[in-house]
Amino acid sequence: MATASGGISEDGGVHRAVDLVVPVKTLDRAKTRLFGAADGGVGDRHAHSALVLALAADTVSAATAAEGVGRVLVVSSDPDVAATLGALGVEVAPEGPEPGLNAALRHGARLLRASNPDGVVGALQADLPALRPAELAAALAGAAGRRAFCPDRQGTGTTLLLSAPGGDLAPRFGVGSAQAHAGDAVTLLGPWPSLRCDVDTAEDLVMARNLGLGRRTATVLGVSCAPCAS
Ligand SMILES: Nc1nc2c(ncn2[C@@H]2O[C@H](COP(=O)(O)OP(=O)(O)OP(=O)(O)O)[C@@H](O)[C@H]2O)c(=O)[nH]1
Ligand SMILES: C=C(OP(=O)(O)O)C(=O)O
Repeated sequence: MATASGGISEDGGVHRAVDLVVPVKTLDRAKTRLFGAADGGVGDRHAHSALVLALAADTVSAATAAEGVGRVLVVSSDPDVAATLGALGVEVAPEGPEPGLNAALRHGARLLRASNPDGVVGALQADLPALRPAELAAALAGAAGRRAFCPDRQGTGTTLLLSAPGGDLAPRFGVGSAQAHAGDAVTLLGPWPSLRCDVDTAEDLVMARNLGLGRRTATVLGVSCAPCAS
């Protein structure tokens, strides 16, 4: 279970838990490349919204179960996202005045920083339905107090970005974000396929299904999740 106070690392140094921002777009605008994936190409918008919400719920559920994670703050202005993810026990804040993904992340990081001025804050994408808590925990430990990021499985995008302790999150998400983050952050690479498997397309969804989906995404798709991720 995640601890807010952190723990003792193998070398005896005290490490503190990482506070994470998870951004979620309003459901009617989100995951356009996945449109139709929830219902075999029919393209019903309710089915699509249910899939996007399930992806986020499985991600958040795995994140809260990961060792080394402290607060999880969802930044979203969608009331359905707020209700469903809030019911999982995480904090939810609406977006700030500035639109867009990086602005939402900066806003969330500022909120977390207020009570964690010296610690690590991070950004975790909300489309990781196969995420294993142990893989996220291993990546957090691998950062070892450095500004760091984990690239997606294609190596071009970013699934996780971590500040240095007390440092600015400075998110540069968007096309080619792995290259942008590599400019001033350590690249985290390890046996963490579930952390790298963000789901943007129907092909990504197949990859995530092969790893083992979380229960909510599997339910929406009407498939088995064994071995279920979360
Ligand atoms: N709060 C917030 N989250 C965002 C915003 N844009 C993207 N996100 C989230 O950031 C993560 C990564 O975004 P993308 O994978 O590009 O998702 P997307 O923009 O919904 O997908 P496409 O429409 O297919 O490009 C997902 O968890 C999105 O929900 C935004 O403007 N505000
Ligand atoms: C915004 C990003 O997500 P994606 O590539 O999944 O759209 C990113 O990786 O920077």
